[in-house]
Amino acid sequence: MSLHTTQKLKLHHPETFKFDSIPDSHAWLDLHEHPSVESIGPDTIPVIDLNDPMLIEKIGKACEEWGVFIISNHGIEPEVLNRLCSQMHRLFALPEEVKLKVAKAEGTDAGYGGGAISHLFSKFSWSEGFSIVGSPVDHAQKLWPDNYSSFCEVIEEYNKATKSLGCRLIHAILLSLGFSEEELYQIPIGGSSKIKTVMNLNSYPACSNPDQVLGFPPHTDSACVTIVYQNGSGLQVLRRKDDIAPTRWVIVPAVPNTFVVNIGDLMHVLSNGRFHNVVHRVTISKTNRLSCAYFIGPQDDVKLGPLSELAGWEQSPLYRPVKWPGLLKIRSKLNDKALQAIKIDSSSRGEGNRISFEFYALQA
Ligand SMILES: O=C(O)CCC(=O)C(=O)O
Ligand SMILES: [Fe+2]
Repeated sequence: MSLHTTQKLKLHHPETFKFDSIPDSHAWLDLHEHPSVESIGPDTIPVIDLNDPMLIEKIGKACEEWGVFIISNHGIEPEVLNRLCSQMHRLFALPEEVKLKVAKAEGTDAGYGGGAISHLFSKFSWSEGFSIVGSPVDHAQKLWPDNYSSFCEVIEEYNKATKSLGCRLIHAILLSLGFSEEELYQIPIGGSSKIKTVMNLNSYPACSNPDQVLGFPPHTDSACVTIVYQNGSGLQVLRRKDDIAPTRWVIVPAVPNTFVVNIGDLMHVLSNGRFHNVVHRVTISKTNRLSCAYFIGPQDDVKLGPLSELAGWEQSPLYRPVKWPGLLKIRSKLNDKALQAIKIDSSSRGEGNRISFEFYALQA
């Protein structure tokens, strides 16, 4: 594999994960700027049982206060999760030259490579990823010409179950914003027909110096919600300085048969800033970790803006409507400043506003 290919995809040289000492290209600075703390006491990440009679209230509160929560009783069989996990092991264990046959092509979302914003960071992440949009069959055939159906079957099964779980979650989230059951279907993502999903399979190889590397640098997700399956801990969410403590990373516990739900940028926009698009990162340990991040957002041609008018909220809209691909384009240039670019800030005549108009034109 040429250096050019690896740099472009933010992939690794095959030997990288075996280094005894971490090369500069992978050693992150500021990793320990804020402490990592357990999810306990006032820093306990909400765990929500989907059969809880108080579900709507609990989800609304968790979206506002945390932007992340753990769900139990979600209805997806452990057996499906086990099969998903073994297919992920099978995928990432393939030789590098085989995985590169399905490397993400320029301008496409599906395939093997780094995360969508990995090129914005100066350092490499200690991870590999494989993104699935729609059917994985073309890629699976290239990876396993004679035996691709077991991979496709489990991906399809997981996709179906997780999409329907995602629709349930989005309904609960919209109900918590005060919409009625009937009103849900007027909202572009209220019905399953306008929804688009992207599945990211992630592998975080074991590292002998885990304190120097990062699996995923700090970021927010662009989607409305992300449903994360993880087979071990590593995910951390940022809690900013408050009455309890200075800024810290809260470790998301790996509870068997649960999922982690992250609120993304588009849900923050939709809720007119009420729901928190949580900043998160992935740390590395001495054992391999797998995760599957399932992103749910609107189809590419759907514009999403604050629902304030529909809901009759008193607060005027804080953001201009945006399409998912438009937001991704802005994020690929501005990273964590992307939402400022679509912010409506009539009082400001400063720098921020100039960026706004420039990037709004780019994605509109
Ligand atoms: O591996 C994880 O737990 C989360 C990955 C993630 O944040 C992402 O794919 O956006
Ligand atoms: Fe993420």
